[in-house]
Amino acid sequence: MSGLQRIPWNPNLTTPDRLRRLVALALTSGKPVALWRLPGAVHARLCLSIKTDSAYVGLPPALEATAPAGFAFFPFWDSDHNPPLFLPADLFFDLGHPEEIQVSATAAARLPELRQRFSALPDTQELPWHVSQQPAPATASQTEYEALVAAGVAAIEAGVVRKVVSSRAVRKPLPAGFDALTAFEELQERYPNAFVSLVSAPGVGTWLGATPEVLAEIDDQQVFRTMALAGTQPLLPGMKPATARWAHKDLEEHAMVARYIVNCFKQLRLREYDEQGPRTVAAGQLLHLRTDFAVHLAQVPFPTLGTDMLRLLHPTPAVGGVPKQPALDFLRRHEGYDRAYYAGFLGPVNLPEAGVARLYVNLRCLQLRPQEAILYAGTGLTIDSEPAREWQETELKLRTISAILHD
Ligand SMILES: C=C(O[C@@H]1C=C(C(=O)O)C=C[C@H]1O)C(=O)O
Repeated sequence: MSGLQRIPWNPNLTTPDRLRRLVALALTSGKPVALWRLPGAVHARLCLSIKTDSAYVGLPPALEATAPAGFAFFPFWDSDHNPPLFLPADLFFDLGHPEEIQVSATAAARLPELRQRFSALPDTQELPWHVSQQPAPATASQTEYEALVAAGVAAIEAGVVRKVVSSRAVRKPLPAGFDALTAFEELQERYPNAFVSLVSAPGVGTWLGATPEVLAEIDDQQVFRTMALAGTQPLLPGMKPATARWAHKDLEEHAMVARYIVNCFKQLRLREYDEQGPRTVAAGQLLHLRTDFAVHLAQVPFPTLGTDMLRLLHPTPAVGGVPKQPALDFLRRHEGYDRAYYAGFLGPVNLPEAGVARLYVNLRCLQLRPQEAILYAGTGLTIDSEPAREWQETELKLRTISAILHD
């Protein structure tokens, strides 16, 4: 349910200045913000909430057209440390229509105060981004990560799991003069086909990312989509995705994700899905195998399919493992750090159009802290995994987001 009202908004500022000020309006009063750019889209969008308390929700969002409009930010494990968030859309700004903002009834009632605070904001470039209260996560050395991979392979050999996706965090100092909005801009330019996001919220911190993976989407034609994205190799100069060759290990790793998605449809007793793939797709300097799934919602008697699938899908074996619970137990026991919002999911729901939802897996991302960034990457392990290669794959995946940490 969008229910937003359009109002003209301060036309004598440039669009980037208007964006910076709207973000400042939220951050200076301790409120959350989400800024995102959809794959292939030209303009980014911004969501601000003024009722912060109602943003901390227990469940994944409902995706029906009648559900609240806002931005979901969900952790890998839902816990008190990393609360699931749904930012209600009190204020929506589309950078493609910079002359107006859209406001909820709550924000409309407070418009004079918001306008006044907006114009009283100092002209500062520094923004008070939210910082997570959690300690910085443990980071694994190459030896430690390779030991984790070896433990994963041993668990597969022992028949505890068939696939598990191990991951690690890396701490990198922020370059002098680093600015999150400029970094967001750069991510948009570098990765036109990614879902690019910058989310900052109390109790959550600030996260930047450019993910290639759709978790659950309902488009404006009422088509539900999800994808199996797994299997990775570097995109080398002169290489065409369509002619890429894949190792058995990648095909197997991918197939387990695709089978898992089919099983989710089966659990709901839905047979009428369309499956295309796998084909090779590029994501930054990487290639992945992707199978796309689609369901025409008008043609099936499942009005809550999006919501139901979202709840079954997360976390998929692209970031968790197969079977799900033993794989998650393995990660809890062996991974040795807190993934927080890495490999969780995020995206707009009913915002701005009611009935349209776009949720992505939070990959190729980093968490911003005052002096440093925490970067995250993982790799799917199968019985054929070699520890040194899996380390190398995390290094490659880290490059997507570390590209913005230059001087
Ligand atoms: C886990 C990540 O990526 C996932 C794992 C992949 C793999 O193991 O091949 C490929 C794409 C993603 O589904 C990551 O980017 O950190």
